[in-house]
Amino acid sequence: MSGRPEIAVIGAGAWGTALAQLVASDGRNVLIWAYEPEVVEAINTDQANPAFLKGTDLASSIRATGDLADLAGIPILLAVTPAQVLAKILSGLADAPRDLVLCSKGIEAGTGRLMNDVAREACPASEIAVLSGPTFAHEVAAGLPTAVTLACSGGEAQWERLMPAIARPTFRPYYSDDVTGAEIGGAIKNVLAIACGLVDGLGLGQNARAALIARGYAEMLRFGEALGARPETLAGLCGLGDLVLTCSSTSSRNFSLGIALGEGKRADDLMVDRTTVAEGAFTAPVLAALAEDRAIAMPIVAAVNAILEGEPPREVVAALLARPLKSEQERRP
Ligand SMILES: NC(=O)C1=CN([C@@H]2O[C@H](COP(=O)(O)OP(=O)(O)OC[C@H]3O[C@@H](n4cnc5c(N)ncnc54)[C@H](O)[C@@H]3O)[C@@H](O)[C@H]2O)C=CC1
Ligand SMILES: O=C(CO)COP(=O)(O)O
Repeated sequence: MSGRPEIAVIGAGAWGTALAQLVASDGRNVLIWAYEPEVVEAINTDQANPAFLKGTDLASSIRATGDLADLAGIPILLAVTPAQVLAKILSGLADAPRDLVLCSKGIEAGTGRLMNDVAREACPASEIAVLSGPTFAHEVAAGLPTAVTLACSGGEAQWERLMPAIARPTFRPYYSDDVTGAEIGGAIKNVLAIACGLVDGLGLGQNARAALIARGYAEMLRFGEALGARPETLAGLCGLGDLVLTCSSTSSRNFSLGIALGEGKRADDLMVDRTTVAEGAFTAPVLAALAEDRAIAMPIVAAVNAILEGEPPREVVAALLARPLKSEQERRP
C-alpha cells in the first residue's frame, strides 16, 4: 500500500472483510483492524482471511492492523464489529473519524442502546451513518449486485462525502436520513430469522414461514414506531428487504441457528464454541425486555427468546398459536 488510507474498517469478520474488499475495488487504500493477531497476519501476508471469509483473494490495497491507534486521522471509518463489543472498541479509538458508518446489526444487552446511541456517546465529534440491507458478505465479496440503505445523520452533505467511498457499479446505496429506522430493521430481522429457522427445524411448513415473516414485520413496524422510526424506512432494503433475505436462506447464521434449535439442539450448546456471530441470539433478550417495558406487542420475539432460554420449542409454538384471535391491525399484546 502506498499513501495514507482514506478509509478504515473496524472488524475483520466476514462482513468487515467483504466491505474492505468492496471499497478497495477501485484501488483505494483500506486499513482494516482485526481482533485476532492471526487474522492481521493472514491479511498482510497472504491477502486472505480464511478464518472469516474463505476463498476471497483480497485486493493488494488492503492492509491490516491490530492496533486501533493506527486508525488515527483516517476520515471515514466503517464499524463492523459484533454489536455487543462496539462500545468497548470505539472507546479505544485515539480520535473520532469525521464519518462513522455503522454496519453492525444489533441492540446492546444491558443498556438497550441502538448502535447509533453507542456511537454518539463514544464519538460525539463524528457524524454517524448506518449502512444496512440484504447483504450476505460472500456475495458482496464476489461482486454480485447488492443494494443497501445508507442512512446519514449528517443529511445529504454526508451522503455526498460517503458516496465515492462506498458506492460501486454492483453496490447501490439508497439515501435515507432515518438512522434509527435503518438500524431497527437489521437488529430485529436477526431475531425473526431465528424464528423462521425454527419453523424449518420443526418441520412446520412454508405457510408458517410466510406467516412469521408478515407477522414479524408487523412487530418490527410497531417497535419502530415506538422509537421514532419511519415505516417507509422499514418497508425498504434495511427492513423488509433484509427480512426476506435472512428468513429464507441457510446462508444466514441466524436462520441456521433457528433450524438447529428446531431440531432439538440446546441454545447453550450451540453458542458455546461459535466463532461467527448470530446476532439475533444476543438481541432477542434485550429486545423482548424493551418490548415488554413499553407494552409493544412482539409475541414472535418473545417466543424466540423463550426458546433461547431453554423452553421446549413445540410448547412455545403451541402457546403462540393458542393466543386469542384478533384483528390483523390490532396493536395490543
Ligand atoms: N456476515 C454478513 O453477511 C453480515 C454481517 N453483518 C453484521 O456485521 C457484524 C459483524 O459480523 P460478521 O462480520 O459477519 O462477523 P463474523 O461472524 O464473520 O466474525 C465474528 C467477528 O467477531 C469478532 N470478535 C469476536 N470476539 C471479539 C471481541 N471480543 N472483540 C472484538 N471483536 C471480536 C471477530 O474478530 C470477527 O470479526 C454483525 O453485527 C453482523 O450482524 C451485517 C451484514 C451482513
Ligand atoms: O445480515 C445479514 C444479511 O443481510 C447476515 O445475516 P446472518 O447474520 O443471519 O448471517
